[in-house]
Amino acid sequence: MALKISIFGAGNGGITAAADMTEKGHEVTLHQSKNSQRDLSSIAETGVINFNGKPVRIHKFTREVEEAVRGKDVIVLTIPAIAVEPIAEKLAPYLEDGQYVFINSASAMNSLRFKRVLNNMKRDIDVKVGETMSLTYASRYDQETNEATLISYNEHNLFAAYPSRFTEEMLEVLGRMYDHLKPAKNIIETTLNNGNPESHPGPSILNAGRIDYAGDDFYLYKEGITEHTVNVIHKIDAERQQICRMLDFEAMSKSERSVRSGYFEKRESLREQYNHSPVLADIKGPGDLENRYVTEDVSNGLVLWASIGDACGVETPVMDAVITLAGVLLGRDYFSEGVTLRKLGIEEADAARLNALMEYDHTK
Ligand SMILES: NC(=O)C1=CN([C@@H]2O[C@H](COP(=O)(O)OP(=O)(O)OC[C@H]3O[C@@H](n4cnc5c(N)ncnc54)[C@H](OP(=O)(O)O)[C@@H]3O)[C@@H](O)[C@H]2O)C=CC1
Ligand SMILES: O=C(CO)[C@H](O)[C@H](O)COP(=O)(O)O
Repeated sequence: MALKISIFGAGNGGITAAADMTEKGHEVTLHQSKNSQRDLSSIAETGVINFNGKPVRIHKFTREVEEAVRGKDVIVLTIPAIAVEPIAEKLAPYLEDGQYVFINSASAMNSLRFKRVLNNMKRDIDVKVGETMSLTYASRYDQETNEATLISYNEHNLFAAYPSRFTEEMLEVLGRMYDHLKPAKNIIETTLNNGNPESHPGPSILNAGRIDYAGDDFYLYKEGITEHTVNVIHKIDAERQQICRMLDFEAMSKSERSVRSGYFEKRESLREQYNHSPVLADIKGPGDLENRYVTEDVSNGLVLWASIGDACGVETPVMDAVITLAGVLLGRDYFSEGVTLRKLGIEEADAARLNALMEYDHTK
């Protein structure tokens, strides 16, 4: 059955999803914010997106929040984690009972954060909220050609609702949109399986000089991940896996996980898997250190992982080192400005308590 879907976050993922979901037979509204950085006049005028070489006409393009929210079955958020709270504030006045909010981006306990905003605003509505570990695609959008490129689906994408007892109900609905969503125990498990905090910040800061010099002519996956810089990913991966074990989650290596998601081939080493990834190797950037590969993936990635590690009694010296150095390079204090369990209202919880807290909505 076709769903009425709205997509917020008119970037690479959002525009790709708008075309992809239209192709799959759903009625899709794409929302672009009024302070968007992109020129989407072509989509606004014609409703057409060139999708992997073929024109696709979406149902509606709008810049009005109310129009995009009212009467929809599923609201998809393809936004960076840093934008969860401001987007939740914008949507809150218009959300309706029975709607599903599907946060399809880089997992950072986003669903709990979305619910906290609703509850702080006293919006007592029956919306179910959940998140993927990572965007359902590797994708890019080129505004010059109005071309959305779906490079690859993430073929094994963990999903959880907050609270976790609604995961199954949400998957029944979202299963009509995507074939590759798999249930996670809760949103802490999706958060610890977001691949970006281990792939991006370490190698980006270790290539800071090269990025400053080369600007737009830099490819992190194929030239920034080398025989030496990959060691930082290995160490962060080991710390992350230890946190997963303490929480009783599957503790799979970065290498195995990315083979399962279809982004890596089986190869001799993790370095070769990145350098020759059929999905990631040709993705350009970052062209500037002030990029989501550092800003989002440290403040909403590594800082949150390290704080979950603290709660579970796992030391995270390499995560901490990357957080420190990223802050030094960008003149920020990510330990104090990043997302932590304490900032989400969770204090003095050990691993068992953290899992228990994800079963019921404690933001009320
Ligand atoms: N693209 C990819 O291949 C992958 C992306 N991801 C994750 O998915 C998320 C979206 O990625 P992608 O679509 O590439 O990102 P883009 O930057 O291309 O698009 C994100 C959109 O989010 C909206 N937005 C709202 N607030 C902000 C803010 N404060 N800063 C920046 N954008 C904001 C904007 O929408 P508007 O224009 O309407 O204002 C923007 O266009 C990110 O969290 C990323 O880490 C994960 C794996 C792969
Ligand atoms: O962000 C990306 C590209 O910009 C990658 O697609 C992303 O890093 C891949 O996700 P994962 O590491 O979870 O497989």
